[in-house]
Amino acid sequence: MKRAIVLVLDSFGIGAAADAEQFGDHGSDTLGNIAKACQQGKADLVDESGHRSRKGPLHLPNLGKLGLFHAHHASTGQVAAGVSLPTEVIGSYGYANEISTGKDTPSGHWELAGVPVLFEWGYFPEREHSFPQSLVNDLVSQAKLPGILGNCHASGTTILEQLGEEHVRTGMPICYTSADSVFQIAAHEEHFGLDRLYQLCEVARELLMPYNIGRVIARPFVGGEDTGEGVTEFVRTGNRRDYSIEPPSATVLQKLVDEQQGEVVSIGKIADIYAHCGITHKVKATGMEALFEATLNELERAGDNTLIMTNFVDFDSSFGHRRNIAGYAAELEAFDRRLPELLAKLSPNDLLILTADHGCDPSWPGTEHTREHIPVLCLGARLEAGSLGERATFADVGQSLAAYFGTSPMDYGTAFL
Ligand SMILES: O=P(O)(O)O[C@H]1O[C@H](CO)[C@@H](O)[C@H]1O
Ligand SMILES: [Mn+2]
Ligand SMILES: [Mn+2]
Repeated sequence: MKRAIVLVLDSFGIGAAADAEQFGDHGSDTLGNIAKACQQGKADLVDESGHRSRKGPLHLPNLGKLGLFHAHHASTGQVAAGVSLPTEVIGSYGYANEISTGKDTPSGHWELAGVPVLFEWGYFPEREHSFPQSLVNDLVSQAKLPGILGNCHASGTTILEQLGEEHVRTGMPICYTSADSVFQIAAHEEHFGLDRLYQLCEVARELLMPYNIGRVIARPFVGGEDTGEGVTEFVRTGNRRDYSIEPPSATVLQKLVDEQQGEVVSIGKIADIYAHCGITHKVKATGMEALFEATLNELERAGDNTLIMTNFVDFDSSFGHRRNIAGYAAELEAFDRRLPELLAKLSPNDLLILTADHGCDPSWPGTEHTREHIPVLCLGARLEAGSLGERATFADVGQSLAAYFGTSPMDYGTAFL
């Protein structure tokens, strides 16, 4: 029986890539800089509910056993601060370079699935009125809007503080972008309406095709109610939806479905990222714990020729982009605590791959992703414990999956099994 489980810890980079300088990211290191802050006592967290309290050096014993810190050491030449390299490693570990032109989520995921993005995405310039006026005019008229707010580069939580109230008052959606190839639309779930936001995103998706924009993202939020004791904060909900263009050629997901009649189970935003291509079953879940739970459930019912792929988005969207080092550390530790449950469910022939799609160093200036190596931690399926070395492309993961499932080979990547 062949079953692969690919867990993408969104934004969990393990050291600046060789070309990081070109992205302004030389010196970034998501894992290393989190570990450093933890060791310096700068990432202690006391949560009122007690769920996410943490203190002192970064404690990831299970990821360590899979070879995370060895992979980070190989990537950076340094042992993560406050960590001693575990003597017992059960996983096959390495780190991979990205050959795609961008450091965004679709590029990272598609390359992981064997299809790097070698063309240039379209981007919007960082200035007032980032979007072309004709695009704004078309969106306003086709979606019958009173206008739009934002029209700039922004962090998605900051812009809610700035424009959330005006949005509720005027009914104008908040449109913003970033260093990624994205067009994001934030709107209040009740005042504007969730379905209406999704419809608006579909209109935008169509209009943005000539601009070569990778994703339109619906960013619904709630809040702003007057409770008598003050107005509640605006908070984003789990109803985010990504409208990606389709990958330029068949990913290993698609090949598994087409050539082997396999099953591809998407957990979290995986299906959205691959524009629903090569997905046979979708499971939505919000938050790391629920995503993990869903992964365990799907593994329980998975049969032969099944690929389960989960995206743990919160590392990126709740902590990396928010530059919340302590929160990121606590989330990693919580993830690590769940790992033994997953390992206990694996059969010897199953293949587990833990990896990431780009970095988002929470200690780095700004709020954008960082160009980093990603970890490739594997367990199971004919693999011996030990180093997989430096991998030239994330596509080595896709090529290895192709080899594992016996599909035709991918055009990029070298299999490590
Ligand atoms: O600041 P928020 O809205 O989280 O947006 C971030 O998330 C987007 C998609 O992952 C990135 O392009 C970045 O802009
Ligand atoms: Mn991502
Ligand atoms: Mn992101």
